[in-house]
Amino acid sequence: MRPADALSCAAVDASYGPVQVLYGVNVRVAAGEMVGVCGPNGVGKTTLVRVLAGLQRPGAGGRVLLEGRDITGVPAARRVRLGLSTVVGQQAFGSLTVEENLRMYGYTVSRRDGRLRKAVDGAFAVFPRLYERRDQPASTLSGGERQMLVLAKTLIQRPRVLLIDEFSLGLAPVVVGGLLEMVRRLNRLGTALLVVEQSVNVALSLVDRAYFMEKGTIVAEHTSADLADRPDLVQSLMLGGHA
Ligand SMILES: Nc1ncnc2c1ncn2[C@@H]1O[C@H](COP(=O)(O)OP(=O)(O)OP(=O)(O)O)[C@@H](O)[C@H]1O
Repeated sequence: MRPADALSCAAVDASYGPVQVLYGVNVRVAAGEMVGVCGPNGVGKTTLVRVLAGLQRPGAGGRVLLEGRDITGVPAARRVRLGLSTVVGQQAFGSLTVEENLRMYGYTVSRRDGRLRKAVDGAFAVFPRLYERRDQPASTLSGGERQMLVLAKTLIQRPRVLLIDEFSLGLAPVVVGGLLEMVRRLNRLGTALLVVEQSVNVALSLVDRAYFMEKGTIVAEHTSADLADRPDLVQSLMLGGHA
């Protein structure tokens, strides 16, 4: 028997009030895999992340499974405890210092001071730049540094599955390159990833496989290797017109 996927969903519809924006979406992320969700603006990528994260209920019949367990009705906070974390934007508590942010996140893993210290030190070892800025309020970090802080928090939590929405938005390419290396590192430590990206180049440089969405449905699925020498296909998928 095939091992259970790290994360999957089936027949997911979603609506905002009377307006339906997802139609029968099925995606799967195998254990240890990095999967992208790409597509033009407004096709429903963020809404899919919200459903997977537990921030929005799918329509009747839609299912979300985490390591084979049905979590469709499980609230977002409990999903985090089950090993499913979400990174959206550059979230941090601005008035807290870098170290306070990390310690606060660490509390969700362990309240024992020794273990907490070890987890925070481990994150600082991976992100020396954050260590240099440990006493600085998070609100004063640059966009790239703030994204590092988000990844460092994730490193402390070590989720089995991580959802990332719009990781590269507003960041300089050189900064994005460094952060992608950190995401790969998280993946090598055993975290499976589902990454929503506006920048298809960023997505394909990271993921093993990508789904392409259009008007609330998945219209194509390709491995990054298959798309490596198909810029024409990538362009047409990102422009839409396949549904
Ligand atoms: N809170 C909301 N209330 C009403 N409609 C919404 C809401 N959030 C999103 N939508 C609509 O749902 C559709 C899908 O939005 P979604 O943010 O999921 O798309 P997206 O593919 O992530 O877009 P982008 O790449 O621009 O971020 C859009 O038409 C959007 O206007």
